[in-house]
Amino acid sequence: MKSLLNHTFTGTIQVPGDKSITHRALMMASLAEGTSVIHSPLESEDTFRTAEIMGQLGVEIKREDDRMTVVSPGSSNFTTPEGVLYTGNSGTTTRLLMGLIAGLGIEATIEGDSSIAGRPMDRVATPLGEMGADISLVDGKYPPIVMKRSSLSAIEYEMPVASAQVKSAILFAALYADGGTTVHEKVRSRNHTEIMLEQFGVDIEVDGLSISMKGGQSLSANDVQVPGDISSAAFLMVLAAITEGSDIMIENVSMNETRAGIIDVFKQMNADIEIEEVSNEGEAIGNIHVRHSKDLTSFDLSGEIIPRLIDEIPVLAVLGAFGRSPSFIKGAEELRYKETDRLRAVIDELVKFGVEFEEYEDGFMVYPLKELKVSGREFKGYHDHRIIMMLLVMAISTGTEINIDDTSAINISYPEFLKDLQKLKKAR
Ligand SMILES: O=C(O)C1=C[C@@H](OP(=O)(O)O)[C@@H](O)[C@H](O)C1
Ligand SMILES: C=C(OP(=O)(O)O)C(=O)O
Repeated sequence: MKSLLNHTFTGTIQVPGDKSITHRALMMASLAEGTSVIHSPLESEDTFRTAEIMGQLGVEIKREDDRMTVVSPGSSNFTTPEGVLYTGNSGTTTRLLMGLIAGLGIEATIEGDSSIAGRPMDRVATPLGEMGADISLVDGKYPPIVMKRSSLSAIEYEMPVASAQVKSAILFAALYADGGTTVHEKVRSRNHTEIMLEQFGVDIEVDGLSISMKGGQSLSANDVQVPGDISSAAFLMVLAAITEGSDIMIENVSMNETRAGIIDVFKQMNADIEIEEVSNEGEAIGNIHVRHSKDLTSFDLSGEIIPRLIDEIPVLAVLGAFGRSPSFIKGAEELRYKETDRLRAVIDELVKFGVEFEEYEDGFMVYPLKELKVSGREFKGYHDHRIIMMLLVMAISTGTEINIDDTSAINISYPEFLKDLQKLKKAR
């Protein structure tokens, strides 16, 4: 990390494949009988957990070059898995898998690491239970998740929280339920599942905030091209926007409007950003050009934009600290239920650089950093990839040498992060 300090960042780069899309591609390709190829998938701890579990169900997954080839016997030929289905640190794997296992009517126990053990799963178990799934949770809320064989009937479900993981779990279960299921969202969450189900040949109807699908449909094998992950690009975008002399182009990034809230924030902040459209079919793709900006203003975020940038909020706190006036985030209480309580972690760690915050139950106000005041060198990463990369962006842009207790969690979503920064760094 030390070698990255006091540099500027310029050049063209591609970030790794989108994590949400890769999980879904692995699951849908597994459900479809035959061979599907996933091009440019994310190869990281979280997506490997999904791939391994699909293997335990009887699917063959080969990794070669920049693709994964999935050969499936079809979901009706899946085997009851031996042993626990271990989801590691991945909330997406855990929650989507609950829907899939419920739909398949297989018996299984799902368990993850200590972070997953503290994340609420009742938000998925409740709608699946209404469909007829037999799921037991610790204290009615937490993993290990014990699922017994059951058959499902369709439901009409009003989503109490904006969560693509809950929505997707219901849609996976709905594929195998008797009758037509409808999910109503209050606020739109990422829609990769809806887009990809259609690509795999499922008849799914989206009408405003309501999604409907008939049960008893099967998926047809299909190839998937995974775009770059905007949540990973976010770290490079913020670093470039706040580091003197920087000028970077990030190619082929997902521009799905349900994910691209950060672009709106950069515009609100008066950052120097341009988007070049690459494709607008299915999952939209674009190139992102960001230059250092001397005159960042502030942002004020709440309501429907929050799910469109939920995972970028830690690094947006850094951007906010470089603005001219205070920035606000409200309506983001979901951050308290991620890999760690991200609102607490962001504030507890960034105050060590002298950043001032006002904390709310559902967000924060971040003040412009007047003076860098580093109190100690010891920082905590909470084994949370987004917190660790946020800290690295802050440290690198301010030229501060810090020690983070454990940085291995970077491998969860962006294993090449430090290597990519090395590629972009130039002497000042
Ligand atoms: O569906 C997905 O792939 C994801 C949905 C979001 O979680 P929620 O569904 O809990 O909002 C997001 O934070 C997570 O990183 C990935
Ligand atoms: C919250 C995240 O992922 P997950 O819920 O899959 O653990 C994330 O990637 O920031």
